[in-house]
Amino acid sequence: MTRIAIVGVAGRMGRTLVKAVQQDDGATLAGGIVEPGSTLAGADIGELAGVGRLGVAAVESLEAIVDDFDVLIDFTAPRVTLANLAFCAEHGKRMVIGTTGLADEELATLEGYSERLPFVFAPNMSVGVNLTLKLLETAAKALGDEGYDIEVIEAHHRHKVDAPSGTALKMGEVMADALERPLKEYGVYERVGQCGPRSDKEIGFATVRAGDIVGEHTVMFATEGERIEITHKASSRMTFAKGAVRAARWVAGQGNGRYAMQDVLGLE
Ligand SMILES: NC(=O)C1=CN([C@@H]2O[C@H](COP(=O)(O)OP(=O)(O)OC[C@H]3O[C@@H](n4cnc5c(N)ncnc54)[C@H](OP(=O)(O)O)[C@@H]3O)[C@@H](O)[C@H]2O)C=CC1
Ligand SMILES: O=C(O)C1=N[C@H](C(=O)O)C[C@H](O)C1
Repeated sequence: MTRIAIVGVAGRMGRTLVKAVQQDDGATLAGGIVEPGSTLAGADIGELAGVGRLGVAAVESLEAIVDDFDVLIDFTAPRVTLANLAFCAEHGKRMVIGTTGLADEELATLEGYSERLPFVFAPNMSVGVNLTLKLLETAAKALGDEGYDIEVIEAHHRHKVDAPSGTALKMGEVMADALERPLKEYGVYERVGQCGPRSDKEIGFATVRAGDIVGEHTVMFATEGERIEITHKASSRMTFAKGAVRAARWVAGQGNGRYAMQDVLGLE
């Protein structure tokens, strides 16, 4: 049985993760952490998630439950995730990280933990998106140098704080690698005013934020006379949460290293 703690347990993903762990026969809920000072400290995490009382109270620090869990699932914010990595490395824990929006320096810091603990880091834990990444690699190799323009369009709920989404950036990265076009050079994130015509090799990103959209990503390959669109639409956060629990069970048996969902799912 993998003992899982969830940080950010009162958040949108945190509450969904409680349900997903509850439904998994190979995992048990060992704790939930809320932001220090939160009025929800002490609340039952099952009640927070709407699945009824579980007898596990939300705590304000990892120290409070350090002996109770094996794997920490973290869908919070970059600075919180990095602090949790330091704690988990020090205390022999493992992590599954879904947090997006890390800046380059934060990604470098995260990478530095690869030799200190086993962790899975993925901007999207759904099976569908991770399969889509493979389809995009194939499509980019076939079409990218044949005159097809590549555009990534993503849509999310009005509360999302980072843009483009981590998934959109990952999709861009996969295609950029396949085409040997570094995103730093070829990624275009904004077009406004007299921005001029599109260049042949750029990879464009467009962002929509509205209402309660769970997460939608379309990659368009467009040329004179036709266009191909590859779309993934998440209609429930449970798809991410189930992936995260699967990753937690998987990483419990791994040695130190940074892993992707492709490793968990055997898609590499
Ligand atoms: N990889 C994937 O598959 C997915 C990734 N995500 C990513 O997950 C992240 C969270 O998304 P979402 O759940 O929608 O966001 P929410 O804002 O709903 O949840 C984040 C939670 O973290 C809590 N938090 C903040 N600081 C701390 C702290 N120091 N200790 C404990 N908890 C803390 C917040 O508490 P408070 O509200 O009190 O500040 C909040 O409850 C985002 O980066 C998002 O992009 C989302 C879905 C899928
Ligand atoms: O914030 C969200 O909600 C989501 N974030 C992830 C991202 O940035 O790609 C994954 C998913 O699309 C939902």
